[in-house]
Amino acid sequence: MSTAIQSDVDLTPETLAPYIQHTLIDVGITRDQIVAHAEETIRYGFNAAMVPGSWVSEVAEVLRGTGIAVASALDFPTVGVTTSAGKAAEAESLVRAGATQIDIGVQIGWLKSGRYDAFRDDIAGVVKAAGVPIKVMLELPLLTPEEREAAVELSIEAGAAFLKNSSSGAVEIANPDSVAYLVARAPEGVQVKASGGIKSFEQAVSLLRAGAVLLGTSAGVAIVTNKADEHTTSY
Ligand SMILES: O=C[C@H](O)COP(=O)(O)O
Repeated sequence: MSTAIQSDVDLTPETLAPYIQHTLIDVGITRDQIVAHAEETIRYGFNAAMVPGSWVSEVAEVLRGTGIAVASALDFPTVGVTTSAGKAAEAESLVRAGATQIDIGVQIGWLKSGRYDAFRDDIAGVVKAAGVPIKVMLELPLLTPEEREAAVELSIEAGAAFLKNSSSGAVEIANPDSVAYLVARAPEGVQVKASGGIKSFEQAVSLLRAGAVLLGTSAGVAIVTNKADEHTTSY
């Protein structure tokens, strides 16, 4: 498990790598691209390779023995459309394929409809079926202040290991305020992952300083090599 960065630790582009979940989730990814992504994850010493479920087994094969996490996402990018049973079944299948962590979309519509028990049970079902750390993508900008509080509380009750501000830059550009909001509410054992449009070293550092322990980004290589202009967002 990652730990929060100490305020006196000097961060450089190179020392950021262990905090980065190196993400490649796109339409039409080929086997060559996915293998290259996994190899890049090893080469730069990233925390995880985050890939679509359909490529988890190939990535797990490349990462075997490295200690690097094999991460995937479900109910994403179309957050909130999958049934609870479907999510639990997919989680199980991802873990069988080699996933060691899963990011999940949450049922924002149910939350907004006051279906709090269903919102929590949807997450709890995945937690139980997967048996690996689950990160909930809370899409904070889409929630009212009351809904945010409820989403965080219910996610924690459901057993989420990580609270994540958003699923992508289309929803929120990761920022220290959102991270600090989640960190302030995360009890012992629950951590915060920042994601969404993380493209520069400075932005990455500000998120870690705010208390995030993981950064989800498709610009990992650009960040650790300080070549932000070479980045293209994956989704
Ligand atoms: O975990 C979420 C993604 O890594 C965000 O990727 P992005 O760099 O395209 O915003």
